[in-house]
Amino acid sequence: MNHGIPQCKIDEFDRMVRAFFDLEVEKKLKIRRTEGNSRGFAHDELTKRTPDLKELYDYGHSNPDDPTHKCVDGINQLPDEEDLPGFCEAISEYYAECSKVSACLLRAIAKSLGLDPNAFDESFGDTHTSYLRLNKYPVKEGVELWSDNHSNPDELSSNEKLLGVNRHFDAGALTVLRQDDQVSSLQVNVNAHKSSKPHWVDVSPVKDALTINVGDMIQVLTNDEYKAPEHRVLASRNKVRYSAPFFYNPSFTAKIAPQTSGEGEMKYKELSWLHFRLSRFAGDHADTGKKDIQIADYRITK
Ligand SMILES: O=C(O)CCC(=O)C(=O)O
Ligand SMILES: [Fe+2]
Repeated sequence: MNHGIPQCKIDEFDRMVRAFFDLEVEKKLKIRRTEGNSRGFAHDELTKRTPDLKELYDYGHSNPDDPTHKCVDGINQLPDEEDLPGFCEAISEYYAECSKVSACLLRAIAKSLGLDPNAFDESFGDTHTSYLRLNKYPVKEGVELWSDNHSNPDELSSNEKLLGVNRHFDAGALTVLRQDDQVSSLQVNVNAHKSSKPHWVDVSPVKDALTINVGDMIQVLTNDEYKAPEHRVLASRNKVRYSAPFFYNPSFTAKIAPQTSGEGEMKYKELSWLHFRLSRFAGDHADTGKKDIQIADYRITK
């Protein structure tokens, strides 16, 4: 609510998201993501090495002068303008609006901790490496799709693995999520930071509101004052669901370390966002059997 994004831009964006997924599959496959380019269309995404039941399209930051960005993120791939007139304009405008909302939230978070509102700016600024993802969760009928309260995703049977998106923490700083207000299937594990077993609670959409999620980088920057929630998406059972998370990410030169106003002890060692992103990205695209990198790997233990 009160996010400041003009309703006409949201309406046009929503229309384009649906029109994009309605394109013939050949047109979407022409702009498919590849191992060397993480931008574009995919229907074979893995989260925690399990297949997600969805189609997606990723569109990200562009900084053609930065060679690092090219090798990490690839290049945006857009459908032909004749196939989808107005798509590029609608998503780039919505992307810019989400960047503004995120920068504003970041300042508010810094302020809430007694820090200078611009305390986190140097890790983001104009070279933030954010991206916008469009999701379509198709209807999956006829199977018992999930069961609750597993502590270890590897214990799930193959049917139970049929989630829209498996349990995870968002790796970046903030996620600005546009949810379909007709379908509720996003869930948060309210016990993620306790030792008790998972307890999944619905994060139901609220009309005209954006859902804001804190990611791992904010958890580190705020020295655990803000904790990233673990979440997942159930497969859609009755109705197709669309969603669009905008992932607000630091710049690739950013070194992320706790920023505290007082004498408090630092709970994390400094980490490189570029290194973290590269490691996570490798995990989402390959089934190597190696454990994903986590911020817990940077936690300072006594
Ligand atoms: O579709 C959603 O509501 C959220 C998706 C999500 O958590 C993600 O892509 O990281
Ligand atoms: Fe997420």
